[in-house]
Amino acid sequence: MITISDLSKVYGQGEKAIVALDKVSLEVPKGEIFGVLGQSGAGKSTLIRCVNLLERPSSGSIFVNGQEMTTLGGSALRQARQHIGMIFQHFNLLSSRTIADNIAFPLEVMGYSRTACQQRVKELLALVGLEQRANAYPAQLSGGQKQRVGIARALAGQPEVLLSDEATSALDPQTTHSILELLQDLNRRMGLTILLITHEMGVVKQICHQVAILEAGKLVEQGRVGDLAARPESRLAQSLFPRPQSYAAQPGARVVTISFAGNSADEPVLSNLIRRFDLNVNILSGNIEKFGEQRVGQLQAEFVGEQFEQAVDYLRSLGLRVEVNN
Ligand SMILES: Nc1ncnc2c1ncn2[C@@H]1O[C@H](COP(=O)(O)OP(=O)(O)OP(=O)(O)O)[C@@H](O)[C@H]1O
Repeated sequence: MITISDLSKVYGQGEKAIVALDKVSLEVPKGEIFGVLGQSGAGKSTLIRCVNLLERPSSGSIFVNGQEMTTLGGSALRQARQHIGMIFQHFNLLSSRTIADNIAFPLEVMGYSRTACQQRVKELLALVGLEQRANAYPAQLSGGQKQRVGIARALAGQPEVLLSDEATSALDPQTTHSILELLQDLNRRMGLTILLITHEMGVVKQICHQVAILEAGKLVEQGRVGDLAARPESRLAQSLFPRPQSYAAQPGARVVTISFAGNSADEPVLSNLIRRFDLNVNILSGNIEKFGEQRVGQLQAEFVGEQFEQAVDYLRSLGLRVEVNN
């Protein structure tokens, strides 16, 4: 649905040039939620704004639904943008217009008749659960409600793709959760493809099927969220499952990190281990995360016992990944 190839963006020239994106390539399949995760200054906003050409790339190509965006200009670009909705961190609502009129705005631009516009606005208000607030002004709404208006406005022209530029960064955790639920619901019910940028791991955990990590303008990792989480060496796993920086191992103890994925997270692995291999186990850290139906976890523990090697072999025979750390 979205294919980005070798996308680069340089701001400024000569000594003052800033490389915001450096040969970024990624593919967002139709109907998926794809998150781009990165710290401040990594290039996330630049990336998402290049997709609908709010920012012109320096080089590279961007296909959205088969159309090469970078070749477009004028009315062809305006038309292409009607198939790409966008929501923003600070909502970007028109303060002098009511909620209904904010949502109607893109429809007016698209040339909808007054009646067709009113009908569509009603549907959109229902879609985001704001039927009762049609005549309110943005200043009378909470942040979460404002973002619902932003989503309704973005979906007015029935786009196949929604771009989300840090849409929950200005919201409290509970409101963030409900907005992400709404996005997930729209993705499931309407097959909406969503490309979102965020600096929050929680957003990726809650709704993304795939994730790419952007660091200083370069994509340093990408894949399915559950798969990356199950690979202890991935950046995603390291940030999901932080390990203690240092540990004073007991005399004779071996420190191991066990990664669980899929069904193995449901097995009573530790009690089997203790019983079958007569081990003493001292847990140092542990966490299990859920991605859709898949559970992924990491446990770090000290093992003390004569049958340490056999115990590690047993764990590996179950398909678990085991690292021995000392
Ligand atoms: N219009 C611009 N002119 C010059 N430099 C810019 C411009 N926009 C962004 N940059 C620079 O490009 C780099 C990437 O910025 P960008 O805003 O894309 O990052 P980001 O990951 O979205 O960060 P944040 O979350 O802080 O917005 C930064 O070094 C930034 O200073």
